[in-house]
Amino acid sequence: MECGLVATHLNIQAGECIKVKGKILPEAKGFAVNVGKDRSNLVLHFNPRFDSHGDVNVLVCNSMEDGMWGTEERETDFPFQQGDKTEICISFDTAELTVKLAGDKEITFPNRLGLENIEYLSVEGLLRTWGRADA
Ligand SMILES: CCCO[C@@H]1O[C@H](CO)[C@@H](O[C@@H]2O[C@H](CO)[C@H](O)[C@H](OCc3cn(Cc4ccccc4)nn3)[C@H]2O)[C@H](O)[C@H]1NC(C)=O
Repeated sequence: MECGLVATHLNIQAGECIKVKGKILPEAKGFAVNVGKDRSNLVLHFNPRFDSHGDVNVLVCNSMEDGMWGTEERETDFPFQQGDKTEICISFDTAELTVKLAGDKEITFPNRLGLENIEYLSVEGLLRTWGRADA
């Protein structure tokens, strides 16, 4: 069930970026940023985990196609702290997505769905979330 920020009909084109800023809940077990066509077709599920699903301080990324999860990719270089403010910037082209993180870190993830635009954004586990597309 979605209970955080949800935005649809965004029509964000390749080359634009989506900036998501928010404060991580102090007791958060994790948070998630999802972008794609709709809630069942995600080109990126970006899920930093502080302590959930058996993962501690691991960034889990995945895609979802027609409601079915793809293969996870995991990153242990983990620039997030519970209770901190955070900002991520997601840009993409038809081949891959790039997520710029704090401290000039960035991760890439394949555009497995080949999406040419992003219509859907949802964010869970952040307080005072603010998301917008930068030109
Ligand atoms: C080894 C066999 C079992 O594998 C486990 O299977 C679990 C169920 O599929 C995997 O967990 C799922 O991983 C997905 C990504 O691959 C998603 O992260 C699934 O969560 C979806 C989700 C929950 N939420 C709620 C939420 C609320 C507040 C903060 C963050 C999320 N939003 N989206 C999450 O339940 C979990 O990552 C996976 N673990 C491994 C090591 O593969």
